[in-house]
Amino acid sequence: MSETDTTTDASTSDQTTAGTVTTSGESVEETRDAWTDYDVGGEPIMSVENLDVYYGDDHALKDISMDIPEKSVTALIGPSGCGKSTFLRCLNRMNDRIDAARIEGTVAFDGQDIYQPGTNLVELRKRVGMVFQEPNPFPKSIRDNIAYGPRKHGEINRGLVARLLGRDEKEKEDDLVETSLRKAAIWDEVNDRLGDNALGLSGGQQQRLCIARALATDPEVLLMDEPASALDPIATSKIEDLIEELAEEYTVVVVTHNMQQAARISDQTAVFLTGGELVEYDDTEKIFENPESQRVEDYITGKFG
Ligand SMILES: Nc1ncnc2c1ncn2[C@@H]1O[C@H](COP(=O)(O)OP(=O)(O)OP(=O)(O)O)[C@@H](O)[C@H]1O
Repeated sequence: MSETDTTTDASTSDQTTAGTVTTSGESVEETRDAWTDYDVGGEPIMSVENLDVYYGDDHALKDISMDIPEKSVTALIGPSGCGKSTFLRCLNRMNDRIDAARIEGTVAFDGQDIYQPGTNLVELRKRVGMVFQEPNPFPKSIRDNIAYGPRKHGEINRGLVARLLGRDEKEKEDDLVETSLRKAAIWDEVNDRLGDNALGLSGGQQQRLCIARALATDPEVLLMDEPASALDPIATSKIEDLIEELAEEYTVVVVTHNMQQAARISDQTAVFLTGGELVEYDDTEKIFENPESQRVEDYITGKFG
């Protein structure tokens, strides 16, 4: 966005009905577009255009367009029910699993529309991984949690047949397990008990294990839906530090209810408000210090939401 484009008085224009003309002569719709048309500087890794999502008759997301820059943290904030999780799930087609969900618009990843017929969803979800609110490790060993995906996708050969054929890739698996656990900042805590059941770990450790599991399939984008909301403050702080580190190598898109968290860890922030609108999207500092929209300012300062 060119900030100088937003010449209207936000406090009056934002509360006017969409389509009416403001004092500066711009239509409100045009002004809102300017508030969300954030210039990511270069080719975005993901580009969402005119996205609408319906659950039956419920119009959950309305005409969302936004670009996501690579190797950075994009935070999605907004009050409960405004569509943050719905939006996140659109980025790797997890909404396909919800029968009532209908999606219109395009979501380009690496220049390709992921909603075009013939998209390989397994491949898409390997490249655009997801971490959920509640840690959900498999009831298996720590090692198996990490190795499960790569074994399933045939990237690592293990088991009796592989051994009989002389193709057992234990060393490759060892490397992958260690690298993934190190990247998720949990290796030092679990390296002496990789055979133990993952359900014996603390909540914070389980969540970092789930992040390691997502990293093991070598994604480019990590989608995180309130990854720390079920954790205590110390575990939360470890996840926040980890997210910042991960953004050196990966693109992270994170939904959070916690505005301080968004302000601490993200590079850019998208504010969704009730009704499924994206109201403002900009550098995190700008959103928190000097938002264009009065409604965003009210939300951030706790006047509603
Ligand atoms: N599986 C579903 N079936 C039907 N409606 C749904 C479904 N998931 C979400 N919705 C509806 O879509 C809207 C947006 O929900 P969503 O969970 O995306 O919002 P959110 O901003 O992530 O909320 P929260 O912060 O409470 O998690 C809500 O009205 C919700 O009731």
